[in-house]
Parts: sequence; structure tokens; C-alpha cells
Amino acid sequence: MSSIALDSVGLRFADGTRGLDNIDLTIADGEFVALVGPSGSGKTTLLRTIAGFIAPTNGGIRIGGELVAGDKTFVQPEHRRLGMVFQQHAIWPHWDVAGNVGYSLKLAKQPRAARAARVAEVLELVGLAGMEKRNPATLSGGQRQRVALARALATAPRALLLDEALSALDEPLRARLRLELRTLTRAMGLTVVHVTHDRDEALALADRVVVLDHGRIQQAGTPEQLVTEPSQPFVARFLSDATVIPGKIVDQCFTAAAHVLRLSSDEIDGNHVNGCGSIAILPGDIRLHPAAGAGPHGIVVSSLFGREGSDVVVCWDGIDFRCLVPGRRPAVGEKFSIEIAHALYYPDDTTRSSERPSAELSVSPRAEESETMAKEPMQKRAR
Ligand SMILES: Nc1ncnc2c1ncn2[C@@H]1O[C@H](COP(=O)(O)OP(=O)(O)OP(=O)(O)O)[C@@H](O)[C@H]1O
Repeated sequence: MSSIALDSVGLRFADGTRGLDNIDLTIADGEFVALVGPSGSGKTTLLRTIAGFIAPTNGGIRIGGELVAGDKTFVQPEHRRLGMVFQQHAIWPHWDVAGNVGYSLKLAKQPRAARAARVAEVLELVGLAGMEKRNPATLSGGQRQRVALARALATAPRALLLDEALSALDEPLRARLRLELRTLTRAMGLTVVHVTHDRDEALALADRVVVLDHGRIQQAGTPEQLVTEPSQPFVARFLSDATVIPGKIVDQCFTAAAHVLRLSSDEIDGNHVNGCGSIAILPGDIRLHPAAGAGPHGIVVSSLFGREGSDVVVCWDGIDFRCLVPGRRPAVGEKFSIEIAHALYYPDDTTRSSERPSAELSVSPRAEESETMAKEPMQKRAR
């Protein structure tokens, strides 16, 4: 087992595309880290760079203290002693399960008896005891993925790299394998880097989640930190479906740009210096109240059932507010006034211009169909 340390790692592809930008990340021995981010954010590139399939153009990578990339050093993937599992069950169909799992042991010239013992041991670990002679074609998707995991574990890797390893599986099998994977890696004290597009999976499994965008780390922290203290609007929106609204602070109050929303300093966290910035409102911090009379209100444009509460989108004055609503599920078309219980404020220096949302970005396609909203300024609640 080993730590993985990336020091100012950068990567530019041959066509000039920047794949990774100044990545500083230390993954502790035995830590389970999930890499998340939008499509094209650099998750797979980062994993493949750690694995050694891609050489960084800047910076250095150490695994267990050993320099594997940088400073004119490059250790080939097969010599990094890492296990990898991909989304596709990369199982050789013409070999039985034992042949698949024991392949790298054979390459390492281990004697037949030692190989058989190790194969039996890892098959037991992944819940496939006694399946050595099975033809992969007769296995279920979940069993094939367990074979891939057993193969990755067979050589006692220093760390396990998972690239969407569970994504091809259907629920509830996926949820079960997710739990088993976590239990197994914890029991083995394995260092794990897990790339996933599934935010909930990342938050549920990882000791630490790293959010990437444009090849850069936007935030790294425990699941709790990322959800309750997102460092920037992008993270709040990406991980927690926060509604992000640009505006400015004047005299401690937030005034939304191109929207009637006003919030007082009691309702916003963050640095309240006068100037431009954005607020991020988490779905659980919005309360819906039945609209009274002709005052400002929004209209429900989507309402999905959820275990923790309904996932409701209310279009108010051209902006879609994503809300978590406990109790009765609101109906599409219902009118509500919106109360913002709490919002996070980010001055523009924490909101890079490329990430700064425009009000237009949040406009619901159905907004034009909804009734014209009254546009009176509000303090806390619009009625
Ligand atoms: N060989 C390559 N040459 C040029 N650009 C590349 C190459 N491989 C990846 N990229 C680009 O690098 C960026 C990061 O890609 P990467 O596959 O790491 O993203 P990702 O976060 O894993 O995305 P997804 O979730 O869609 O798999 C993308 O813009 C991609 O187009």
C-alpha cells in the first residue's frame, strides 16, 4: 500500500489541448479518493497519468515515495505496481476465470502452485470462491466486474485505480458492489483513486472527493466539507444542484442582477464586501409557501419524487430555483412564493469569469410559457 503524491502536474496533449493544469494532490496511504467533475474535466486523464499511460509535461508524481514521473524519470505502467479496473469488463473470453485473474502472476513468472493459491485467495476476497474454471461468458456483469477486481488485486498492488468501474452495472447490483468494494478496500488498507461521474457514489464512498474542471482541482475535501462549504459556486452547483445567481453586494445586502431577489446580510454567509459576486442557494435552503394574491411568485415546472423530499424546480422571474421539498409533492403548475433561508455568497475573485453564471443560463425552457411574474423587490420572502 502506498501514498500517491502529485506535485504541480501539468499535461498538454499533442494537439495543444490542456489536459491537466497544475495539479497538487497528495493521497495518503490507505485513503479512498474519488475524482468527480463534468464530462471533459480531466478525470480519466488524471487517472491515466497516475497509472503511467500518459506522461505529464510538467511536474512530478511519486508513488510510495518513489518518483515515477518527472525530472527526466518515467516508470512504465507495468512497473508502477498499481491495479486498475475499467468500466468495460476487460476480461479475456478465451481464458477461464483463473487464467484471467492469474495472468499478471504468470507474467511475473510465479510458480504454478503459488499462482493457484493466490488466485483462490483473491477470488474469495471478491466473493467468487471456487469459480476458477468458469468460462467468463457464463458470468453475470457483476461477476465479470468482480473478476476484473480480483485480477487487479492479484499482484498485491500499491494502490487501486478505478475508472468508472461500477458504471456499467445496473442498480441494485451496483449499490451492493459499491458497498463491498468499500468494505474490501478498507479491510485491506488499500489506497484507492476512483473516477466516477456519479456524485452520490463519490460522496458515499470516498474519504476525500476531488472536484475537477478544465483540468484543474476546483476543490478537494471530505464529502461533508464539499457539501456544506463549497469553495465556489461551480462546486455548489455541480455537487449539490445549488441555484447560482449573479449580483452584487451593496451596504451588506445582496441584489441579484436582472432579478427581483434581494437578500439581507442575515441570510447570506461569506465575505460581504461591496462589489460583484454570486450567491449559491442549496436546494434544502429554499422554502416554498403557497402564493398569496397577485404578489411575486414562481411556478413549479418540474417535480420529481425523492426519498429525502421532492426534487422541485420553481421558475421565478426567469430563474429556475432547485428546491428540496419535504412532505407533499408540489404539482407542476402550482404557484409558490420562495423563501431563501440561507445562501452562500462568493465575491467575484472566487468566481472565475468562465464560471460566472449568467441569469440566462438558468432560465427554464418553460419559463416563457409561465405567467408573467410580478417584479417587486423583495427582502426575504416574495409573496
Ligand atoms: N489524446 C487526447 N488528445 C487531445 N485531447 C484529449 C486527449 N484525451 C483527452 N483529451 C481532452 O482532454 C480533456 C479531458 O478529457 P478526460 O477524458 O480526462 O475527461 P473526463 O473528465 O474523464 O470526461 P468524461 O467524464 O466524459 O469521461 C477533454 O477536453 C478531452 O477532449
